[in-house]
Amino acid sequence: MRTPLIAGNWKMNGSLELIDAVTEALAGAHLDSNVEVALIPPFTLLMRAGQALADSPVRLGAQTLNPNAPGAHTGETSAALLKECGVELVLTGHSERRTLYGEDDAAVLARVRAALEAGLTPLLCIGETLEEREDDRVEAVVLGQVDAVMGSLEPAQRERLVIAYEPVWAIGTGRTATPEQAQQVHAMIRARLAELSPSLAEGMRLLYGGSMKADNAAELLKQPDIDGGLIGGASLKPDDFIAICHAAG
Ligand SMILES: O=C[C@H](O)COP(=O)(O)O
Repeated sequence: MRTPLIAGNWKMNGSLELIDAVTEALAGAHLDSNVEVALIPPFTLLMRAGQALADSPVRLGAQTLNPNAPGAHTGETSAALLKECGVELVLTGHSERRTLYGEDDAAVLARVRAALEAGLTPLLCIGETLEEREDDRVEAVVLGQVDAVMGSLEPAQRERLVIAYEPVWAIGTGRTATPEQAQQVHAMIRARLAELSPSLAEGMRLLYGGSMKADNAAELLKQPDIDGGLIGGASLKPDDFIAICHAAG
């Protein structure tokens, strides 16, 4: 039985005021104890969020990390620095990092490894663009992204990841994948993981991301291979985010 995970990725949004509002709303929300919830705000809000969530089951995540050892990397943030804020998970391979900041599969793998070495949970994001979908390349692209990371890790390391399938054409567009489209790709990813190890496939949480909202979450989360959501825009609205958390229960 996989515990659903609902993670709110604020991207480059939010404020101290919103962290206070969301953490307070989550504390009073009577969240289902069988659903794991995580907040992933920008770096500048992590310390405040970590303090507010110290006694809460809600986990704290970071949007990226620099995989190098501490040292002369102006402007960058290491796993060790993130951990001091209470961070437990870290996004790797988000499509915005891949496309806007040039992170290729090797860069994603380096970040996954750094997260694992630091004891953080890497949340590996994968997904195809609209052009790739229209060219009938979903399988090649998505499984290629899975293989680029999973194929390079030791079996025990693989089990520590969470994967988020985020079709790029659905991110921030209001155009959600249908539950059937999402389920089809999730099943394909799980089948690939099963080739590595049936127990890995059985235990791995596969989240869906891309315009998941309060009004479409239940249908998506009902699919047998969808184990939660990576939520962007809707995670900035406390009531909507909490409604999605409830939908996963
Ligand atoms: O990390 C979150 C995803 O990119 C989804 O964003 P969205 O819910 O705004 O489409």
